[in-house]
Amino acid sequence: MQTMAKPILTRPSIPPEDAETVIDVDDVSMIFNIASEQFNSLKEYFIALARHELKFKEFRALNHINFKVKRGEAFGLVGTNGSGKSTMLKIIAGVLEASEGTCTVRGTIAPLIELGAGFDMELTAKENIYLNGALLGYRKEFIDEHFQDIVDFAELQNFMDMPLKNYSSGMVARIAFAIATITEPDILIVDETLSVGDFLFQQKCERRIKELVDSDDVTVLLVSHNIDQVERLCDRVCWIEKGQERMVGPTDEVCAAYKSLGN
Ligand SMILES: Nc1ncnc2c1ncn2[C@@H]1O[C@H](COP(=O)(O)OP(=O)(O)OP(=O)(O)O)[C@@H](O)[C@H]1O
Repeated sequence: MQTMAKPILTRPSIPPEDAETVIDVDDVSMIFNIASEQFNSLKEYFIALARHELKFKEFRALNHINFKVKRGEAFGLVGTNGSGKSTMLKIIAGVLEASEGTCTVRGTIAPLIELGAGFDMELTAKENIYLNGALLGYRKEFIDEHFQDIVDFAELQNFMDMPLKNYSSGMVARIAFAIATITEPDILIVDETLSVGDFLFQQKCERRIKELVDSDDVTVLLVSHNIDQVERLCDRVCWIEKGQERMVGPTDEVCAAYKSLGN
């Protein structure tokens, strides 16, 4: 029988004495350099660049964030638009490197960040399943073996030969979620991917996430503006607001505090 190929997206290991912690965010800050002046055209921009006249200012998207996530936990990140949630997920997934502090992750990661990343819109859905699977570290034989499961979960049997550019965002989300959860990754990262799926697919994904979390082996990191969904799925939550950590704790306490923002 074909042995299962594990995803290759691994990050440095946490020391053994900290065995139960799979994600350790330790005093993490993210500083982006953004242009401090506006240019009317690309030409003006390149002239300023060539003359070394570009001026940048620092923008702290995350400021001294600390939290730990345990194995088998479902952990949520909440915060208003532009608070730094996706930036935090990207640091955890290894897509971005923290400017300050350290982020240590134990295990394999299946990141569902930024829908469509890892897909080629010119290729068919079938070709994209192989492409995305390869990016997650799965061998072709492994995808062959699980191809039908992916198609069944996504419920897109009749659309496999259609180029992805003709898919709706919800259809792309179906394929992305089906591939990411084809096996049990150590850590499943779910950004706003689910929000574009219809309610039936969202329910199906929630059931799958619950199954994974109930297995006690899979850790789920969820970013969502759907607070009901966070309350249904997460054990603990971190609330980040304008790059600052406001609260980390049990879901009901953090979500109640976050919702009081609207009062
Ligand atoms: N590559 C980048 N360069 C400059 N600024 C960036 C970059 N990526 C993110 N930012 C800024 O960092 C801040 C946090 O963005 P981020 O996408 O992490 O927020 P978010 O909490 O996920 O927002 P939303 O809920 O709207 O998706 C924003 O002000 C954003 O403009």
